[in-house]
Amino acid sequence: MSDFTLNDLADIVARRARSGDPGSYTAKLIGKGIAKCAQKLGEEAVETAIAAVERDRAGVTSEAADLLYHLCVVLEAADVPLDDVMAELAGRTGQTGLEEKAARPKDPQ
Ligand SMILES: N=c1c2ncn([C@@H]3O[C@H](COP(=O)(O)OP(=O)(O)OP(=O)(O)O)[C@@H](O)[C@H]3O)c2ncn1[C@@H]1O[C@H](COP(=O)(O)O)[C@@H](O)[C@H]1O
Repeated sequence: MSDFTLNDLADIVARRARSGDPGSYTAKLIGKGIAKCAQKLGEEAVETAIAAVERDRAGVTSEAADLLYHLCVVLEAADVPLDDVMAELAGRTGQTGLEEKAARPKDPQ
């Protein structure tokens, strides 16, 4: 089992985003703004979903890695710490997914 965590990746992304290194893909992408970062996240999500439907295990592995990386980039661009997301998830562990859904604020119609 790999001991590399999502926290490690988020730390790398945060460091590279602020590096100003012209050789950094992360710094370049963040420099293009949050809309571009979000577009990449959406693309990787769709590519992961397609690989899953095609039962392409290697594809899912590779696309899910791209997806998690691009999620870290969007969290960085949105100034939302990964810790906050994990705390949100931790707070949901005492209830089922359907209970959590029922407890969400309703959208105004
Ligand atoms: N995990 C990743 C990672 N996963 C995916 N990618 C990049 O995300 C891009 C995926 O987008 P596409 O497949 O659409 O490729 P593309 O056509 O080149 O993308 P665009 O030109 O449209 O942006 C590729 O360029 C990948 O290299 C990543 N880039 C960086 N990392 C991590 O971030 C670290 C720092 O990277 P730099 O910021 O480049 O130093 C690396 O050491 C890795 O740990």
